[in-house]
Amino acid sequence: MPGIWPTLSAEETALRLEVDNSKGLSDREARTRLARIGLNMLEKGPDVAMWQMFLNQFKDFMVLVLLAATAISGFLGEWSDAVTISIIVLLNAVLGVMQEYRAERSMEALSELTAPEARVMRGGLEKKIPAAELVPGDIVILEAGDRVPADIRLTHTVDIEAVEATLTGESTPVKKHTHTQERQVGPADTGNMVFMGTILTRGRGQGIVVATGMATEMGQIAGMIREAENEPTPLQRRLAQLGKGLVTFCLGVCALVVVAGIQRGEPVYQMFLTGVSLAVAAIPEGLPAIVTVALAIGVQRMIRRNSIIRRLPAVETLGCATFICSDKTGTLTQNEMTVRRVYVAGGELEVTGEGYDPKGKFIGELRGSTEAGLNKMMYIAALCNNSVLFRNSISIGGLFRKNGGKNSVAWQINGDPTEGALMVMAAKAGFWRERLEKQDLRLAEIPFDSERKRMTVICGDKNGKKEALVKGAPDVVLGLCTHYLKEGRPVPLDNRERSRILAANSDMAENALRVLGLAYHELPTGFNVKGGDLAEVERDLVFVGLAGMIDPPRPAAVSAVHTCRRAGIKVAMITGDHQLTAQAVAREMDIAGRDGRTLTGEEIEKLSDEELAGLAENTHVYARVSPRHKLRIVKALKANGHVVAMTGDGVNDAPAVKEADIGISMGITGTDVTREASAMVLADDNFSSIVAAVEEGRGIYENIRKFIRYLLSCNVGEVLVMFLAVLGGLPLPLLPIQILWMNLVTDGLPAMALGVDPIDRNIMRRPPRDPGESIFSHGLGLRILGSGSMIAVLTLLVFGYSFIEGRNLELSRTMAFNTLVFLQLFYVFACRSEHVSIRDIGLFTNPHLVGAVLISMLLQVSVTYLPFLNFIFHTVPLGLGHWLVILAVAALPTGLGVLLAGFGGRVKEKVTYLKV
Ligand SMILES: Nc1ncnc2c1ncn2[C@@H]1O[C@H](COP(=O)(O)OP(=O)(O)OP(=O)(O)O)[C@@H](O)[C@H]1O
Ligand SMILES: [Ca+2]
Repeated sequence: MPGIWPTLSAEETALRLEVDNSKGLSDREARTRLARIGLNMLEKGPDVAMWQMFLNQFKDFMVLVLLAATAISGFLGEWSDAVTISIIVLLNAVLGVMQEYRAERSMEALSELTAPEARVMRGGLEKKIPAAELVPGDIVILEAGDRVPADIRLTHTVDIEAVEATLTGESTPVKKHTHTQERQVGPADTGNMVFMGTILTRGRGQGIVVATGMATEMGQIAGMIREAENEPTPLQRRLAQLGKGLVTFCLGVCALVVVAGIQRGEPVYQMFLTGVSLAVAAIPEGLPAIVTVALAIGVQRMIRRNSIIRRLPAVETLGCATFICSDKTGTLTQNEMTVRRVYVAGGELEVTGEGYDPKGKFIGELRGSTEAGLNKMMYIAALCNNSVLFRNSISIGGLFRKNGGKNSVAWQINGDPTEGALMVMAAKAGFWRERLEKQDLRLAEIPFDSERKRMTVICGDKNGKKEALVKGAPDVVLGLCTHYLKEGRPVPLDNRERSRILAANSDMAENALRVLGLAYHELPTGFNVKGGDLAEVERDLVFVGLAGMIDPPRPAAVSAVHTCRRAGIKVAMITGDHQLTAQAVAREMDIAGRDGRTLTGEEIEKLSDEELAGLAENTHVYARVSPRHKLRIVKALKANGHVVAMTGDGVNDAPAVKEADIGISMGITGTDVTREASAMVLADDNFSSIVAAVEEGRGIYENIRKFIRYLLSCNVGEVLVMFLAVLGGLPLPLLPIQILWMNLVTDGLPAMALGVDPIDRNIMRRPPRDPGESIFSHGLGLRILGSGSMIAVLTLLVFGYSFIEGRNLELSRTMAFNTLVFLQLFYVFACRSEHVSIRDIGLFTNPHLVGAVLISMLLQVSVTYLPFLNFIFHTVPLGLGHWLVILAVAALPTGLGVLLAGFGGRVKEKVTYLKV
C-alpha cells in the first residue's frame, strides 16, 4: 500500500517532506537525507567471491583426473613431480581467475555506465543526477519514455499515462492525475502517484519523491532484483559445442597414446600420467575465458569510442552488420537548430544570428502590412514552446551534455532544440515567454509526439479570452487550417495561398531546412479547458507562417557514411522530417546512392510487407515516418537477409529497436524505455560512433579467430608429437611435467595478448561477415591442421635426429621441449593476420604480444638452465650449436610464411576488398 500519500494534497505532501515545491531540496539537505536513508536502489543478489571463482577452476573433469594422478604419484614417492604438477595446476587456476575476474569487472563497469538518471529540482536548478541518489522530498521531473525512478506523488501532470505492468501485471496504460484521494487504496488504483520501475508512455509531469529504494512498492514486492544473466554470445555457444567435440577427440587420441605406449612396454603409471597431462594440455579449456576477455576488452575499447554495449552478443552481431538505419536529427546532424528563414502571408524574411544567442535581424521586404502576421508568429513560437532559453555560466544537465562550456557567451537552451530555435527566433523579435506569460497564461497542453507531429497549447488572459496555439509539421498543420492570417485578419484559405505556402515550404525544405508551421484558433469564451475535448481545439485553424531552421550535418558522420560504403554496409536515413528536407540532407551527407529511393510514411502505409521488402533494398531515405513504420522497415530488411542496426530515441521507437539485430539508443536525448530495449547506447548520439563500434566488432571477431588458430594449431602439434612418436617407435619426446609446463607458457600470456591485437587498418574495406559462417571458415580449419602437423613433424625431426645421433634421452627431450615451445612462440606472430603478412603489419605493433612472448621465452630459458629447475623438469643445459638448430627450425614455418605471404597475401587482398 502506498501509505497516506495519495490522501494528502500536493501542498501537504511538500510540507510533510519539508521541501519547497518550486525550488526542491537544497543540495546539502539532499546529502543529509541520502546519508540517513541510503541509496535509492533495490538490493542485489550476492556477488561471486574470488575464492569461488578459484574453486570453479577445478571443476574441470580432466583437471580433477590430473590432480588425482598427481596424488597417486605423490604416494608412489615421486614427490618432486607431484609438487610441480600441483604448482602448475595452481598457476593455471590463478590465470583462469585473472581472466574471469577481468571479464566480470569490465561487465560490471558497463552496468554502472548505463545506470539510470533522474531529472530533479535542487536548490532552484534543474539537474540530472544518478537515480540512485534520489531521496524522499526530491522534486522529480518526468517525461514520456522515462522509467519512474522512485515512488512519486504527482503535483503537476500534462496528459500523463503510465504502464504499471511490472507492479500490477496490467499492461494497458493508466491515466494519472494530481487530485487528492479520499481513501488509501492499492497501487493499482492510486491515480495520483507513479511508482518505481513503471514506465511513462505519454505526457509530462512533476512530483515529489515519497519513497526510495527498498521502501518503494517495488522494493516491497520484489525484495531483490535478480541481475540479468549475462547471455552467452552465438560464438560462445558454438565454441561450447565445439569444445565438447574437441574434448572427446582429444581424450580419444590421448587414450590411443596411452594404450600404444603400454603395449610397447612403457610403465603403466608413467603412460597414464602422460596421457592425462597431454589431455589437459590439448583441451583448450581456457578458450571460453579468453573469448570473454577478448569480448570484454573490445567492449572497453568501444566505450572509449562512445558506444556502450548493453548486451554482449551485440559485439559479435555488430561485425556482421549489413544495413544501418539511422535517425537524422541529432545522430547524422548536430541537433543545433537555428531558424534561418520565415514565411508569412506577404513574403519571406531571412533571419541572421548564430547559435542560441538571441541577437539577430529579420532581413527582406514584405508586401502589404505584415507586421501583425509576424508578431502573431513570434507570439505562437514563444508560447507554444516548452524549451527554456537562458544565460548561465553554470552548466546544467547530465553527464553527457555537450557544449558544457563550449561558448562562454553561454546562451543555452534546455529542452528540444527545435523548440529552442523557435524560442530564439521569437526573442530576436523581442518576444520573451516570461513577459508574455504575465498577460496570457497557459491553461492546457496537448504534447508533441512523433505520431501527431504537432503540439498545441491553450492560453487565456484575465478577460476569459482563450486561444489554441499550434505548431507542427507544415503539411499536418496546414491540413487543419481553414483560414490564414492576412494583414492581421483571418481570411479563408484559398488554393492560391495554399499553394504559395506549400511552395515556400518546399523551397525551404530543398535547402535542407526543417520547417515548422504555426497556426492558431480562437476559442469561444465559454470554452471549458478542463472538461472540453482537447482534440476539438485543433480544428479550423488560422495559418500564420512557416519557420525554416538549419541543422548542420555532423562532419564525422559524413566520413562515417563513406566508411560504411567501403565496408559493404548500406545506410538509410530515417526521419520524421519532410521528404525534401530529408533528401537535401541525405545529398549533403552523400547517403542517397545514385539509384537511391525515398519512401515516405504515407507510401509505406500503402505497401504490403513483401513490396516494402522489395523496395527497402535500395531505399536510403525514409521521410515523414512514424515510429511504427520503423518496425516494418526493420522487418523488411531482415526478411531480405540483412543484419540490421536501427537507432531510436523516443518511447515509440522501442519496438523497432528491440526487433533490430542491433538496437541502438541515444545517451543524450534517448528515453529510458528505448535505452532498455537497446543492445547498445551511443554516448554522444553520433552516427560515427556506430561505425566505430562496427569496426571494433569486426576487430574483436578477427582477434578471436587469431587466438583460436593459435591455440588449436599448437594443441594439434602437441598431441601429434606424442602420437607419432609412439607410433614410430621413438621414446616419449616429452615428460608429463614438460607437457604441462609448455601448456602454461604457450597458452596463457601469448593467447591473451592476441586477444588485444590492434585492429587491421583495412578491416573496414572488407565486406561484412556472414553471421552464419563457421569460425573455421575461409580455410582456418585447414590452416590449423596444416600448421599443427608442421609443428609436430619439425619437433619430431629434431628429437629423432638428436636421439639417434647422441643416444642421450635427456638432451634430446630438452631439444624437443625447446623446439616445440619456440615453434609456438614464433608461430603466434604468424597468427596475427589472415589477410596480410606480418611484414606489413609490423612485428612490434602489438607490444603486449612482444612482452608476452619475451616473458615466455625467458621462463623457458630458465627451465633449461637453472640447475634447480633442471632437476625438477628433467632438462639439461644446451650449447650454442643446439640453440642454432632449435631456433632455425622454430623460425622456419613462420619465416617461410612471411616470404610466401609477400606474394599470396597481396594478391588475395585485391580479391577480398570491395571497390569503393
Ligand atoms: N516540438 C515540436 N513541436 C511541434 N512539432 C514538432 C516538434 N518537433 C518536431 N516537430 C515536427 O514533427 C516532425 C517530426 O518530428 P520528429 O521529432 O518525429 O522527427 P525527428 O525525430 O526530429 O526526426 P529524426 O527522425 O530525424 O530524428 C518534424 O519534422 C517537425 O515538423
Ligand atoms: Ca596447449
